[in-house]
Amino acid sequence: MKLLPRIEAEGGADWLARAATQSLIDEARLSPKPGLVDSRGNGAHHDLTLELMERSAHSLTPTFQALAQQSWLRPVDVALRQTIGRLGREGEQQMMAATGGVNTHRGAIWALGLLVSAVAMLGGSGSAEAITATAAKLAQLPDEAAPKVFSKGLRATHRYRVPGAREEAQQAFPHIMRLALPQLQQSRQRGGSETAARLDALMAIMTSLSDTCVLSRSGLDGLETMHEGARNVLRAGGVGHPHGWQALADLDRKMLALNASPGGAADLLAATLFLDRLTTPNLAN
Ligand SMILES: CC(C)(COP(=O)(O)OP(=O)(O)OC[C@H]1O[C@@H](n2cnc3c(N)ncnc32)[C@H](O[C@H]2O[C@H](COP(=O)(O)OP(=O)(O)OP(=O)(O)O)[C@@H](O)[C@H]2O)[C@@H]1O)[C@@H](O)C(=O)NCCC(=O)NCCS
Ligand SMILES: Nc1ncnc2[nH]cnc12
Repeated sequence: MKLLPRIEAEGGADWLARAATQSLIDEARLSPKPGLVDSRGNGAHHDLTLELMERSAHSLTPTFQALAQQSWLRPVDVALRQTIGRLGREGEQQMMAATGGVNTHRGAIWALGLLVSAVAMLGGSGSAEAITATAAKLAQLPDEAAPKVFSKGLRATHRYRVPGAREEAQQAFPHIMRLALPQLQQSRQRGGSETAARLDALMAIMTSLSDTCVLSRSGLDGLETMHEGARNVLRAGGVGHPHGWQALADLDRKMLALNASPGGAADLLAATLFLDRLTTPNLAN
C-alpha cells in the first residue's frame, strides 16, 4: 500500500540521513587512502583523526534529515535553494561544534546535502542520473543569503583557473557519474574485494579532479602527482592487483612528502557510496 506523502517523508528522510552519515563513515574508515585520514592514521593532517571524522559524520545526521524533510516532493526554485543553503550553513556550525572548530566535512556537507535534497525532491527514489541532474539544478540557483567569503577553494579556483566544488555540483557531478560509479561497478565485476573496488573508485576521481584542498596545500605539483599516481594505480590493474597495490603505496608516500591531501576527492567518494547505497538499500543499516 502506498503511504501518505507526509509519512513517507518522515521515514524516508530518516533513512536518507542515516545513509548519508554511513557513507561518510565508510569513506573515513576505508584504507589505505593516500594523504587522507583512514583506519591507519591521520594521513597528511595534523588536526584530524578518524575518531574526529566519525564524530563529525554523526553530528551531520540531523542536518541531512532536515534537508530531506524540507525538500520532500518540492520543485526546484529559489525558495528551496535558500532553505538548503541555510540548513547547509547550520550543518557546518554543527560540524564545527562537534570537532572543536576543525573543518572535517565542509565539502561533503555541500555534495551530500545537495544529493539528499535531490532524492527527497524526487520523492525518495530516482536513478543516479536523475538525482545528480536535480542536485545540479539546485546548485545552479543563486543563494542571496550566502555570506561573501573568499574561501580557500575560491582562491585556488581563481589562481589556477580550474573548477572547484561549486562547479562539480553545477555540472551534475561528472567525477561521480563518469568516473567513480562506473569504476566501482567495473572493479566489483572483476571479483576483488569491496575495499579494493572502493579504493579504485577513489583513484578514478583522483585521476582528474581539480581538488582545491590539494591545490591549496601543495599547488600544481601536488595536483599533477595525484593525477599521475592515481592513473598508475588503475593502469596497473587497480588496487586488487599486486602492481596496483604497489602503485598505491608509491602514491601515498609521494602525497605525504608533499603534504597533499585530496579532501575533495574523499567527499566525492562518500557521495558515490551514498548513490550506490540507494540502489542497494540493505547496505544502509
Ligand atoms: C560551495 C561550497 C562547497 C564552498 O566551496 P568553496 O570552494 O568556496 O570553499 P571551501 O571552503 O574551500 O570548501 C570547498 C570544499 O569542497 C571540497 N572540494 C575541494 N575541491 C573539490 C572539487 N573539485 N570538487 C568537489 N569538492 C571539492 C573540499 O572539502 C574537503 O576538504 C575540506 C578540508 O579543507 P580545508 O579546510 O582546506 O582543510 P585542510 O587542507 O586540512 O586545511 P589546513 O589543515 O591546511 O588548514 C574538508 O571539509 C573536506 O570536506 C573543499 O574544502 C559550500 O561549502 C557552500 O557554498 N556552502 C554554503 C551552504 C550551501 O549552500 N549548502 C547547500 C547544500 S547543503
Ligand atoms: N578521510 C578524509 N581525510 C581528510 N580529509 C577528508 N575530508 C573528507 N574525508 C576526509
